[in-house]
Order: sequence, then structure tokens, then C-alpha cells
Amino acid sequence: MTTVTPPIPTPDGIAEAWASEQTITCRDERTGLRAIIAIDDTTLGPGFGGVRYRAYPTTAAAAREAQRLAAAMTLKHALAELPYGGAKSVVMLDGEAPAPGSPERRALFARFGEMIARTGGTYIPGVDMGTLLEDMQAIRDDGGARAFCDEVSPSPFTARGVHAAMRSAAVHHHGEGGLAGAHVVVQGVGSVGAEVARLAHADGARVTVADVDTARAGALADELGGTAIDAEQAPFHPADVFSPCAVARVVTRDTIARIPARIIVGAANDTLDEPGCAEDLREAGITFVPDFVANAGGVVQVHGGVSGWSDEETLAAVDRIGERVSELLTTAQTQQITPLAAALQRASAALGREVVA
Ligand SMILES: NC(=O)c1ccc[n+]([C@@H]2O[C@H](COP(=O)([O-])OP(=O)(O)OC[C@H]3O[C@@H](n4cnc5c(N)ncnc54)[C@H](O)[C@@H]3O)[C@@H](O)[C@H]2O)c1
Repeated sequence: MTTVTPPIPTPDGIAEAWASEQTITCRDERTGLRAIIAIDDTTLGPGFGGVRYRAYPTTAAAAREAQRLAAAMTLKHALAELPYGGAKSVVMLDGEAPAPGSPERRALFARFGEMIARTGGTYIPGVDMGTLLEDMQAIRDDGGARAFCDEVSPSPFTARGVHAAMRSAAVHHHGEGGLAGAHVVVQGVGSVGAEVARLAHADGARVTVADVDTARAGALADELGGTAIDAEQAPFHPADVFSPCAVARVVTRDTIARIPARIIVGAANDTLDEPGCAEDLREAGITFVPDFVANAGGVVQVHGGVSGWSDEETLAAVDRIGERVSELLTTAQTQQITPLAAALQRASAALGREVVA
């Protein structure tokens, strides 16, 4: 007799069942591991994406974040012309995170590494919010999985790419003078935003900075002869360029009418609260450079590192982000579509399927 076991209903579900190519849940009682790996698309290569380690209100919320971020990595790699698919994983934090260097932490990531190894290299993890280089080393050395453990910080490369994107958008708007004389507001002056501000300043832009860490913003404003403003007001401050380099979803359908800048380009992932904002921005005459295009400098550097590129080759590949932005803005203008739609067209062509935001 054949018995069919119905799926066990859970109060918060697991994930959008078919959102990713593969969604894998990982459980280990000894270390307390609860993790979800989302491999979004492997058309262009193995899925590469960071391991996020934080608390989530529900399993479903963790799974959705893994799937959503994995899909964004697919787009980022496709647009950056890198030989990777998109993936991401989340390790669910329950209470305090074990201290860096502790045996508990090492054991947790070693066990997760064993589970990643079962994907046979289809998922390649890297550092993301809440994880450290030592965690990737535990995944690789103790868990036996392939992991990207680059000791070089990707942030300066991300900043260089954002700046290249910003300069191309400024040239598109103002002609060859680009950023010279433009007013740039940078929201979030951490490892990426501060460098974006310095590069824009070196290009002759007037720079205004904003950070919840007001001392950090003040010090950078002094360094660049600029002004520091309230962090929440940054999108609404009169400027030519607004560069979100802090948190996600700073542009919402309700706030677009209050944004004076004509160009939005930054490092923060998920700048738009919803994809529909892209069309609203176009109608408002604001050029939005998709974040997954502008902030790819870090993954380009990681790829350059594992591929043995020279510094010159890596920097040239990061600078190519600027050329790509010029091409996308020209396509968008010619076809009367948003730069986001132009980027999705490119991703669709690379992936051989229609990609929607
Ligand atoms: N570091 C990279 O290579 C990289 C790559 C791709 C995307 N990103 C994204 O770029 C953003 C910045 O990354 P980072 O590495 O510079 O981070 P970071 O933590 O070094 O800096 C973030 C800065 O933003 C500030 N901040 C936080 N909330 C804020 C708010 N509401 N308003 C204004 N400032 C606020 C923080 O005080 C901090 O100074 C993040 O969204 C990150 O996910 C970073």
C-alpha cells in the first residue's frame, strides 16, 4: 500500500515555494543552526552571494529575504558581466551572536559549511551583514565548502563603481563637465559613502553629507569643506545628485515629489521601495541609476581576486560600470523607458528569459 504524507502545515510557511531555482533549509541541533540558502539562478555560473547573520521575526521573513537578495545578485552579476549566478543565504540569529573567535561561532559556521558543501559548489558564500572573514574561513576550512574569503575590503571598489556611475549620469545630464560644479548629497558616509563623497569632491562637486553618526558626518564635511545635514532630510535637500549609501528603500512613491535632485545613484541596495517608483521617477524627470548596476564594484573586485587579475585589470573592470551606465541611460532615453527597464532588458538577454523587477 502506498501512503502519501501531506506536507506539514507550519504557521509561518517556509518561502515562496518556486521563487528561486533552489531553496534549501538547514537545521542542526548540536550547534543550533537554522539557515536558508536561496540559489536564484545559475544560468551564468554558480550562485555567489553573501551570508547574512541576523534575527528574523519568522522563518518566512528569513526565507523571503534570502530569495529576494539572491534574485538581486542574479541581476548584479548579469549586468556586471560576471560568470556567476545569484544566490544568498541567511543564518537565523536567536539571541546574542557568539563572539568572534569563539568555538561556538566556529562550530556554527563549520556546520553550515558542511551543508553548503553538499551543493557541490553551486552556492559560493561570501561575507555579508553580520558575518566576518573568519566565518567564511570556518565554512571553507572546517566545512569543506568553496567560499570567497578575500582579505581585501570590497568597499573602496564599490565606491569607485558608484562614482563612475554618478559621473556618467552627470555627463548624460550636464554634458562633458560631468560632476564639476554639481551639488552632491551623500546619505550615509560609512566605508562606501565617505569614499563616494571624496571622489565626487575630487571631481569638482560641492558635497553635502548626512549620517545618523553626526560626528562622522561632521568630520567628513570639515575634510571636504562641505556641510553636514540631518540624515532623514538628505533626500529632500536641494541638490543635483542624491547618493543613498546607507539604508534600503529611501525612495517611496510618496516622497518622490519632494526630491529636488535630478539624479539618484548610490551604493545602498533596494533603494526603491517598490519597482513602480522607477516610472514615477522618470515622470518626475529624475534619472535613477539602478543600485544593482552602480554598486557592483565590490563583486567585480572579488571576482578579480579569485581570477588572479592585476590591479589595473580590476580597476578597469570596475570603471566599466560607468560605460555601462552611459549605455543604459542612452537606451532608456531612446526607448522612452526607465533605466531600470533598460537594465532588466539587458539581464533578460543575458539570462535568456524575461526578468521582471
Ligand atoms: N560595502 C560594500 O562593498 C557594499 C557593496 C554593495 C552594496 N553596499 C551597500 O551600501 C550601503 C553602505 O555600505 P557600507 O559598507 O558603507 O556600510 P557602513 O556600515 O560602513 O556605512 C553605513 C553608514 O550609514 C550610516 N547610516 C545608517 N543608517 C542611516 C540613516 N538612516 N541615515 C543616514 N545614515 C545612516 C551609518 O552610520 C554608517 O556611517 C549598504 O546599504 C550596503 O548594503 C555596500
